[in-house]
Amino acid sequence: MMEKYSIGIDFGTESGRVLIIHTATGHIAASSVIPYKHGVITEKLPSDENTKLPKDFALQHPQDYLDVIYQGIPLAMEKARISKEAIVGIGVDFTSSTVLPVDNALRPLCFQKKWQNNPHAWVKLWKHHSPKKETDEIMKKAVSKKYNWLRKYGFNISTEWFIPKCLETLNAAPEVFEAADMFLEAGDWVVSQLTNEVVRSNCSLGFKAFWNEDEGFPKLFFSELSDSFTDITKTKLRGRIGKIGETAGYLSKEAAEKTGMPEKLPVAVAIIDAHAALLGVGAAASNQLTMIMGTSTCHIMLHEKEIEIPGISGVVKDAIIPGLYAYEAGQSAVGDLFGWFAKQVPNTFLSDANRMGISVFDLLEKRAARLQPGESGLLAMDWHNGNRSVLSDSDLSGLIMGLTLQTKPEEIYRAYMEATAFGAKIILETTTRGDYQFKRFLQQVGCHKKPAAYPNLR
Ligand SMILES: Nc1ncnc2c1ncn2[C@@H]1O[C@H](COP(=O)(O)OP(=O)(O)O)[C@@H](O)[C@H]1O
Ligand SMILES: O=C(CO)[C@@H](O)[C@@H](O)COP(=O)(O)O
Repeated sequence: MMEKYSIGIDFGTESGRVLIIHTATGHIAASSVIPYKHGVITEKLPSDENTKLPKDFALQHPQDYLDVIYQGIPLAMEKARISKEAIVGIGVDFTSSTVLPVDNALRPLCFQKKWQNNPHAWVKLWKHHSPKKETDEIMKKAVSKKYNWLRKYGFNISTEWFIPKCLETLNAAPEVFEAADMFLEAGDWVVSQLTNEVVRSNCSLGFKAFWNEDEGFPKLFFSELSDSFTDITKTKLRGRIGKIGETAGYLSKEAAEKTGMPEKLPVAVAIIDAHAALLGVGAAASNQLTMIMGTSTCHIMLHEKEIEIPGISGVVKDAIIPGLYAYEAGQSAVGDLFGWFAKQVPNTFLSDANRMGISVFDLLEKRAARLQPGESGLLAMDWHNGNRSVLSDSDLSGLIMGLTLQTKPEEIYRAYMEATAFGAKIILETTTRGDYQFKRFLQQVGCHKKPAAYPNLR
């Protein structure tokens, strides 16, 4: 009997990865990583050298996602040396809430000459923290009307979510809002490019768009936000809602030709990137907490019951494992913070790392490991990209105290590591203060690394 494999595509902040996975064992037969050519766009638009993007803008180019599919799948398949008939399906995970406006042919507006110089026509990445005014307005209105759904979001709303991003487009670029046939999560858009179907994932809708299975979208609340939002669930937010684990559609003829895969291959409903990692590390049962560490860290837990936990990012039923509630909390700058710091070190660090044949990260880590906790006297806060949990405030910024003329880069690095650990500690303590307890703690560092043990998912 022919061995079966599936294709998993992980769209992170900086790159996309394609994995060819043996379905029976979870073994990764091959993988390819395609860095996004345009990366995170924070200063100027690719279409216009003269643009100066406002502070807190973090955009992306949707062509980079298509490159991951059309270059990454053939590359990984070539490495795996298996026949395409051995592939049984494709699953996509994506950072969230990463939002783009599309026209009625599902083409991103930024692909069109007419809109390419308008920043709001581009993909707003999860860490596009600019809709602060809109987030405050949404929060104030939801609190004043005592909307119950707010309880599912730890009594807070984040600039990182879907609705603040759409509302920002309405306020700042009404012409783009008007021209958008739909606003889509990037994961759902990628699935639409593979299948020609628009299927919105219950995972991202639940965590990022105020939707829940019992009540749907808060339509009355949307109409109170703006007249333009009154019918938005029938217009720009329309589309079938699919659950995690369901088939969204089948590989279209065009996508089959471009990827070299057989037509009509099943494609799953998209899932948020961090949430997919739970399955990878084998934390699919309740009462387990997994920290998924990459550009950011997401702390994800599963439980049989719905419990109100202040400071979490959200709780959504069936978002990862059918029948269980998924809880999410997070730290917005983790790999990003270390990456930023690794770029600030003196040249001697680069030459030392080069000489030793290791990365600057590894060198900083080696030197920091020689220090005792707190030894340098430095005290840091890891809020360089705002604070997601438990304060949900993207206006907050990072901090380092206790610097002297003797302070060494590895001491600062160590202080940021300690700050990151304490940020996680606060989340764990807040989460377990009430009824929620967890029995097992797992870490997944970078989705491209192999977890310690694979569960047998059959
Ligand atoms: N050795 C390291 N130590 C700390 N951070 C690292 C290290 N290597 C990479 N990073 C950071 O990890 C992040 C990338 O994480 P990864 O999981 O690969 O991607 P993504 O978050 O896009 O899914 C970047 O922000 C990078 O700066
Ligand atoms: O917010 C979520 C999940 O809800 C993540 O997609 C976001 O933190 C980005 O994750 P990465 O660290 O880039 O993989």
